[in-house]
Amino acid sequence: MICYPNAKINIGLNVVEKRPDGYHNLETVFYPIPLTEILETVVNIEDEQSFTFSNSGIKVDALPEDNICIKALNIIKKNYDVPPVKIHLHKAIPFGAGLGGGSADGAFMLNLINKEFELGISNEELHNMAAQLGADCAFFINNKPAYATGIGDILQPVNLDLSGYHIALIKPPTHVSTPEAYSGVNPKSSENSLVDLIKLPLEQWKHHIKNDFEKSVFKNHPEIGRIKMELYEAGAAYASMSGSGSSVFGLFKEAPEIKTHPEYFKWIKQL
Ligand SMILES: C[C@@](CO)(OP(=O)(O)O)[C@H](O)COP(=O)(O)OP(=O)(O)OC[C@H]1O[C@@H](n2ccc(N)nc2=O)[C@H](O)[C@@H]1O
Ligand SMILES: Nc1ncnc2c1ncn2[C@@H]1O[C@H](COP(=O)(O)OP(=O)(O)O)[C@@H](O)[C@H]1O
Repeated sequence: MICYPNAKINIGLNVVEKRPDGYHNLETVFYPIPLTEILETVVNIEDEQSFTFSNSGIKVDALPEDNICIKALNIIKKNYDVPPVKIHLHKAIPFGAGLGGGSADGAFMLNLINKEFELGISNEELHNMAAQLGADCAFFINNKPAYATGIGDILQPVNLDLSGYHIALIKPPTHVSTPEAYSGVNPKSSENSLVDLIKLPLEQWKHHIKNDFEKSVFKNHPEIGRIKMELYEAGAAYASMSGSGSSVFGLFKEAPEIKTHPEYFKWIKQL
C-alpha cells in the first residue's frame, strides 16, 4: 500500500506557557500543504524479520530503527498483530525545517498500517498513538486545517481555505533545534485568539498574526529573517517562518518570481 505524507505550515504560533514537564503550551494553526513524499509498505510473510526499512531521496539523520516510521509501527505492534512488512520511504520534505515531515511520516504510517491490515483502530486511538510520537504528529492523522492548543496535540478543525494562493517555501541549510527555539521565547498568552485572527482578510494577517519563535531565531540566524523580508519584497501578501524554522513561507496572489541562494531549498506551488 502507498501513501503520500505531506508537510504543514504554521499560520501564527504563540508560546503561551512553560509546563512543569518542560514542554510548552502553545496556540497555532496547522495548514497542510502539497509538498509530499512517498511511503510504501509491502507485506513480506516470507521474511523472518518483522520489518525491513529502506529510504531514498533526502537522507535523514536518524538510524533506520530510530526512524519515526518504525517508531510508529512499534507503537501499533504493542497492541495489535502486524505481519512482517517491507517499508520504503522516499523523503522529499526537508527536515529540521518546521514543516513537520517526520511527524507526517509517523502519522501516515499509523494510518497506513491500520488500513492495510484492517486493524480497526479508532480515530481517537490513532490520535493518542500519534501524540506519543511527537507533539505535532496528531495533526497529520486527519490532516485538515486545525487550530492547535496544548502541546500542539489538542485539535479543533478550522474553516480556512487558501486554495488559489501561490505558496513559496524557502529553507536555508541552517539547522534550528526545536528545544533551542522554545528556550528563546518568553511565554505569554495572547490577547486575540488565532481562531479569530485567521478570519481577517489575508492581506491584514501581517499586522496581527505572528510566530513567537521569529524574534530569537532571526537574531541568532539573520539569514532566515532576510528570507522573510525578500518574500515581502517579492510581493507576498503574508510571510512567516514555519514552526521553529528554518523554513519561511510566503503566500502570494500571483505566481512569484524568487531568486535565492543556490544552496537554499525552494518550492513554489499554487494551492
Ligand atoms: C515547533 C513546532 C510547532 O508546530 O513544530 P516544528 O517546528 O518542530 O515543526 C512543534 O511544537 C514541535 O513539535 P515536535 O517537533 O513534534 O516536538 P517534539 O519532537 O515532541 O519535541 C521536541 C522538543 O521540543 C520542545 N517542545 C515541543 C513541543 C512543545 N509544545 N513544547 C516544547 O517545549 C521540547 O523541548 C521537546 O523535547
Ligand atoms: N522519517 C523521518 N523524517 C524526518 N525526520 C525524521 C524521520 N524519522 C526521524 N526523524 C528525526 O526527526 C527530526 C525532526 O524531523 P521533522 O519533523 O521533519 O522536522 P521539524 O521538527 O523541523 O518539523 C529529524 O532531525 C530526524 O532526526
